[in-house]
Amino acid sequence: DRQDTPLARFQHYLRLNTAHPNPNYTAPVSFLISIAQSIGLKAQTFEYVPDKPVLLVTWPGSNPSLPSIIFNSHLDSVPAEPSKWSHPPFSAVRTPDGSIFARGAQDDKCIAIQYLEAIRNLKGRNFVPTRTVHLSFVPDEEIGGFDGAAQFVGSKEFEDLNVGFVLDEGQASVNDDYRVFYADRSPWHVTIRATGAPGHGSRLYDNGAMENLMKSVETISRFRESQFDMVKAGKAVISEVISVNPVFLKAGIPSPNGFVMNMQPSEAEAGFDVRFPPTADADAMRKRITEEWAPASRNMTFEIIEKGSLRDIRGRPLVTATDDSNPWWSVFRQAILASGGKLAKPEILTSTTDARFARRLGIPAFGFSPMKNTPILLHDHDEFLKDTVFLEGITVYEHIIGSLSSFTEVNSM
Ligand SMILES: CSCC[C@H](NC=O)C(=O)O
Ligand SMILES: [Zn+2]
Ligand SMILES: [Zn+2]
Repeated sequence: DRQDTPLARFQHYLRLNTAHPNPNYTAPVSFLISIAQSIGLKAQTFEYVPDKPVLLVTWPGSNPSLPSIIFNSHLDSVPAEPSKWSHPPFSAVRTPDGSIFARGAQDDKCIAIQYLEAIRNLKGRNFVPTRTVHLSFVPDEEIGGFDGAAQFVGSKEFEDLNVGFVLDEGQASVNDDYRVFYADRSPWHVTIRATGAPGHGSRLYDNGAMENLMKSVETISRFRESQFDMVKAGKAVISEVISVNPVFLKAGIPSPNGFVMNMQPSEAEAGFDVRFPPTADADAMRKRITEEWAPASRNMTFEIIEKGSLRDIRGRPLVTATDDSNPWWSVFRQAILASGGKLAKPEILTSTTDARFARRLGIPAFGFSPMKNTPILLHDHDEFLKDTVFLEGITVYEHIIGSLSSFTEVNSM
């Protein structure tokens, strides 16, 4: 595993710990630059926020006046709890069956190296792209991308790239079809707070903070169930409904061995991760939160932090077309077929990626990670990717990069 091979480079990249809350971006950026240089590609870094570099690798096309294409991946990963893993999460151990265990193996360090290796192979066959091909490696996706992809996509440098199409990360597929994502769900962080009269733990009275909060929690649970029921009934998949999940509860008066048990607190709050499919009605949700989830009549207030918008800058839903109105779609699809792969029906991603920043500008963007017959282990313990799946992905990207960079039918889009 210490050789000069794509797999060894993947393992090396996985061993560079970029987990939150303190990702070190220096080592992975230097490593990726060294790979880019070994392929003869230009690499530059931009630092919109201190210590949060964006790395851009460029393979110039023969017709630089055409819009370019960009392949994005994030440098960071979520944390891992080593004691709950079968192998240390930053060891990138390869087991006898070829599984490489590491935090980031699926999400999304595989695609970073696959992009580079695909270009190495295409260049080795003297392939010359017509459009310029860029690879971007961005920080902080896992915490929302605001200091990473959002800064980059909003920059003068990005504007100058004249990007026509973006490919970003997707998710593993448990069967033989590759999955492609044409939209993300948009996240809101919603906090509801209740106040009420404090009092002895033995008293029964109306409008206590806890009682007010718990009534809301019940209402929210019913809404959650109404959405989940549609999924259970087979009328929708998870990414097509609004999910609401409680993520914290905060109340009580601390005491040295826990909480004071005979006092009803005067304040209580709860936080929710809410995710909207792109066609959801945000105004209806705002009304619901105001009237039902945090009504002033129950001494409640709320805070909504929108971590993504539901509309692009022209007011359209944040979706990338998967029909003939989007010429990139059929080129992408054909490339997968030409690589010997099959493609599942395009999906909305349940979670949220950096692709939303490009879609917001109206740039078509798909989420795609070539992992088939692979359990979905992003953010899970024992995240792994099989060596054969990793290597097959390089071939898939050779087809994708080859086709998309040669495609000249449209000048814009
Ligand atoms: C607030 S945007 C958060 C982005 C994050 N992305 C990957 O997991 C997610 O929770 O989906
Ligand atoms: Zn990811
Ligand atoms: Zn992730």
